[in-house]
Amino acid sequence: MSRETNSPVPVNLNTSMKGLSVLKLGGSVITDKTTPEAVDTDTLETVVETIGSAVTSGESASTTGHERQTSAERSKKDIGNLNHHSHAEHEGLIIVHGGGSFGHHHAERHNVSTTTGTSDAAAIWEIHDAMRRLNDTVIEALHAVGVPAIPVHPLSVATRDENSTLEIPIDPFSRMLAQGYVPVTHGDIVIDSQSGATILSGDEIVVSVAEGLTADRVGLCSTVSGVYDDDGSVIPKITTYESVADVLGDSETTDVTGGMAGKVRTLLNLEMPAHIFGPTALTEFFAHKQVGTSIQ
Ligand SMILES: Nc1ncnc2c1ncn2[C@@H]1O[C@H](COP(=O)(O)OP(=O)(O)OP(=O)(O)O)[C@@H](O)[C@H]1O
Ligand SMILES: C=C(C)CCOP(=O)(O)O
Repeated sequence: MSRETNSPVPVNLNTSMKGLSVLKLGGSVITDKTTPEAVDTDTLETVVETIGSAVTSGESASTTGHERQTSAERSKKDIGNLNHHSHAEHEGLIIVHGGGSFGHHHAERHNVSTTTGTSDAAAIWEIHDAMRRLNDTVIEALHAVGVPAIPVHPLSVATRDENSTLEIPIDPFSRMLAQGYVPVTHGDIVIDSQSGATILSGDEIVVSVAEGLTADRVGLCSTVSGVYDDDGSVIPKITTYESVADVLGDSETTDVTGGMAGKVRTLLNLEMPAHIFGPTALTEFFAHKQVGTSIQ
């Protein structure tokens, strides 16, 4: 059932949070990657509940006893205060989600990857349309738990230049954040100056927006608890690709963006540390604990 907290409010992850969090929800988490276009409804609900609690909770360290509010009460109060807040604080949350069984199946069917492009408008539309529909589902799930989520569709705003470097405008994100919204963007297909249109991984978007907005923390929530070593233990910290190249593999399911190997390679480009962790560690991520594997 929908709560009444979808109006923009200054995002309050908890009082210890100062700065921006960029969180990627892996496509493997929110969809069943073995079946085309299958949302993993149970897991999606679980993770958005956790996000909803972190974003709308009044249970922060400075909130005591009678000051505590339900999400709906809080929403009403904040709606009333909107004009006053208008919104000096540049804190907040950006959510990026991956392709899962929506993007990757269509991309593979059309033989498109991050480097092999297509000039077929129908193929571009099919891939984008699948991602757009998955994004609709994520936004609706977030609204149901009171998160003021609004979409950013990369195909309409992002491109790759002659060197395949991603160009994505940061202003829409910062302005949405400034007004208290939670921008929700996604892996997509984008126009590529070299080769028609190519796949853009959500991981690449994470790096661009986290750097463009000097995010405080970056988290990638995947199905695994972190990057595993040969023995199946989570590697606490990765600082070079070479040190883990032997244990990094592709995704076990259809994935045109390189699975865990692609993820680690992309995240090593980040200036700030990123954490790869599983859905059960999401609450700890929001509580600023060390979770999963840190890529630094
Ligand atoms: N050393 C490793 N440690 C952990 N997972 C690994 C490792 N090597 C390969 N993998 C695979 O990488 C997968 C995670 O990559 P994947 O691209 O599927 O993640 P995702 O971001 O959640 O999904 P999507 O790309 O659809 O957004 C794991 O499910 C696992 O199959
Ligand atoms: C396959 C498409 C369209 C997007 C891939 O994004 P990712 O799952 O974040 O790598």
